Amino acid sequence: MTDHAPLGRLNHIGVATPSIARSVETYRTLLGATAIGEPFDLAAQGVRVCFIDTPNTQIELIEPYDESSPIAGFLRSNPAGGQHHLCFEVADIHAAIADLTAKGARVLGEPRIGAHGTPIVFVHPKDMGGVLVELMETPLAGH
Ligand SMILES: CC[C@@H](C(=O)O)C(=O)SCCNC(=O)CCNC(=O)[C@H](O)C(C)(C)COP(=O)(O)OP(=O)(O)OC[C@H]1O[C@@H](n2cnc3c(N)ncnc32)[C@H](O)[C@@H]1OP(=O)(O)O
Ligand SMILES: [Co+2]
Repeated sequence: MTDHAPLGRLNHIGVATPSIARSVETYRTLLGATAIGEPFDLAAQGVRVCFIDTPNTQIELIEPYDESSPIAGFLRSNPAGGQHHLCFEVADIHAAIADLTAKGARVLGEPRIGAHGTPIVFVHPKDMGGVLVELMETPLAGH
């Protein structure tokens, strides 16, 4: 087992919502958000996504793409939506997966291409104190 820590910069906070349009309006009117991207579909991940930039990270609003979406399941338990995951950057996703697996954490499936166009993978919330964690490969993570 290695003691290599895969933790890098907080890239985004995932927020599940039944309506990206309504959430955008909430962030705009209550918090004054202005840097709001255009929503887009990521069918392979089962989500529709919209990024809101803040000075030090991004809010990732995620809506179910269809009923098989992991967000559809989350909304069944949390109909109003809510904080869904934290995403941390890692320099080498395969090294991070090997490290976490060796330490007994459940990594959910194989890396897939995420909303930023780089490989992502999720760590089970039951192994992360109740927080679903996404790891995102970013060559400059930690710099
Ligand atoms: C936009 C693309 C991409 C990016 O580039 O950023 C994304 O972010 S995609 C985001 C959506 N994708 C995913 O979430 C994929 C990973 N998620 C999963 O594989 C599943 O959702 C899950 C985490 C394994 C849960 O699925 P499942 O076990 O089927 O759900 P249950 O409802 O049965 O929950 C079991 C258990 O886990 C708790 N749980 C579920 N989701 C979360 C969560 N987001 N945060 C914290 N805890 C969560 C749930 O409460 C249950 O607990 P108990 O009731 O105590 O058993
Ligand atoms: Co995410």
